[in-house]
Amino acid sequence: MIEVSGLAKRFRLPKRGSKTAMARDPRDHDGWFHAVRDVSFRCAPGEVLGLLGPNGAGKTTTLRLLSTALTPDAGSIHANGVDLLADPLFARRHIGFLSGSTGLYGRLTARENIEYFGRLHGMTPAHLKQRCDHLFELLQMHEYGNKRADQLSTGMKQKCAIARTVVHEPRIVILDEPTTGLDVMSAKILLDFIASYKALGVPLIFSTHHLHEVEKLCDRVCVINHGKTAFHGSMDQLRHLGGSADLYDAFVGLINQEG
Ligand SMILES: Nc1ncnc2c1ncn2[C@@H]1O[C@H](COP(=O)(O)OP(=O)(O)OP(=O)(O)O)[C@@H](O)[C@H]1O
Repeated sequence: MIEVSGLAKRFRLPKRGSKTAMARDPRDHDGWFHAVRDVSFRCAPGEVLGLLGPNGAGKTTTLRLLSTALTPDAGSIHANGVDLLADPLFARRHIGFLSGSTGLYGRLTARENIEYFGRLHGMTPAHLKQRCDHLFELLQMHEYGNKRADQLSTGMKQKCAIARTVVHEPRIVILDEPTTGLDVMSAKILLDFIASYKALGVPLIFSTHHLHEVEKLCDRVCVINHGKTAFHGSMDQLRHLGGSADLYDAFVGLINQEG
């Protein structure tokens, strides 16, 4: 179970008048930009939680806080009862986090990249080989396993990055826009892969802009708007918010209502 409560994170803004100063935003106060202001949600074992929200809402920042790549200014994150802010090593060992950048080494092949990250997690050569074979099968990566990462297409790189993220069989999986750059068939493989985590009893959180992915996979949804949780609940609860039973209408209505 992962439980997030009252999460907040601000970034220092560049000085006003400088060329990089940002346009006025309601989250901009006293030289700080409050990217995440109050985000709360939970995801139980075997549940898939979809993180939705407009561009700039604070989804990636929230996921980076969960992975402990960033430290929050307020709030708490508990994973399987462990306070992640007090024990960030637990997060590094047991969370698989796919960020926006693939983080692959261009000179290594797809397989070498995945094996490298497995070794960093202390996996034995035999276990690693078995795990890599399994992931290559699940993600259908056999054709390019021996190709250098810098010669892979965007979609191939993304699949390789996902395999690297989960090579150590994490107890919690967090994926930031995992289907970015994938064609229809590759996206389907990935969506099936995400769905398989339900049977494993692993909580999986992913951000997306694709409502059909949410419709297909999610048990629970968290909508973030202007850095705050605008909605957290089941798919059915979200659908029926506006009374139309349509996810698209419910989402648009929620964001418009928030302003
Ligand atoms: N390091 C940073 N310094 C200053 N501002 C930041 C930083 N990181 C993010 N932000 C700002 O915080 C806000 C939230 O960004 P974030 O990347 O979390 O949004 P998002 O919901 O993931 O957006 P998208 O859907 O476009 O990926 C944005 O306005 C962004 O410019």
